[in-house]
Amino acid sequence: MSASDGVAARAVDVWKEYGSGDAAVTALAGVSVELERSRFTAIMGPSGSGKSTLMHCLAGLDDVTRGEVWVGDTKVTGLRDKGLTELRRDKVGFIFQQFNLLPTLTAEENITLPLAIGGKKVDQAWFDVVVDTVGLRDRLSHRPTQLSGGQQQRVACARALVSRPDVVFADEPTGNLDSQSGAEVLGFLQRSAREFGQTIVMVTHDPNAASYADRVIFLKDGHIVRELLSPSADEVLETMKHLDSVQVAGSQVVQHSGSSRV
Ligand SMILES: Nc1ncnc2c1ncn2[C@@H]1O[C@H](COP(=O)(O)OP(=O)(O)OP(=O)(O)O)[C@@H](O)[C@H]1O
Repeated sequence: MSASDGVAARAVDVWKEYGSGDAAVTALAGVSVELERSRFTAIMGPSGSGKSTLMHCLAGLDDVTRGEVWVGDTKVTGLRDKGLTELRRDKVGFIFQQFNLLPTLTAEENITLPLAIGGKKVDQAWFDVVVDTVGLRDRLSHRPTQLSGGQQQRVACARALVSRPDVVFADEPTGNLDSQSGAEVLGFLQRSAREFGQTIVMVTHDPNAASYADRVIFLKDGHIVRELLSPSADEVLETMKHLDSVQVAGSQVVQHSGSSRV
């Protein structure tokens, strides 16, 4: 089995358990999802519902207890260290809440670092498109400390996109930004999916941030329980409220998963 052309990443009945015995936690309880190419997908859900775990498993940053993960045509589950290193370097891009730029490098050097590490040439035309789209042309020789938080995150966005990965994973990318800078970063992520065909997967707590996505997946207790297409922020908020209030339905799902592992 491999990912089909239209699917950038896929989880197939993924289970993730942390710890063992009485301390065991089921973070993901049989999650199956296909992330279509060129789409911007947001993952939402209450605290502890498994959002980060799902993203980390999809990105090959964490192993799964059971099930399969694919990125493009690469089966991530079962890869050894060398394969995982290549996957993270060549097939996926990351945007973190804390930017994670190297302080001694300029913006330009930070953006091209993944290519340099992989021994790859910079595609100058694509580099120019990315840099102009994020509006960093006149900041390329600046170091991170000389940039605002919003500018630093835009450098991180450009770094994630410059190698044209199969998927860009963004973990609360606007969590440290003011609303104006956050809107710029979200607008950029949206355009990179629509105009450049980049697949984006973003974990967020913020209904407004999720409303920039083409698709919002809602997790609860390690299950995907709802999904919305191109929702408004209000619709996302309403759905989140509903998730809180449907404890009975939620516990039924949890009971089902619990019975197979506890
Ligand atoms: N390394 C770990 N060891 C043990 N339990 C863990 C570990 N990482 C996550 N968990 C547990 O797995 C469950 C899902 O955690 P996860 O971080 O994926 O949730 P989340 O939805 O991203 O939460 P948040 O919104 O608070 O970041 C939680 O119960 C959490 O306590």
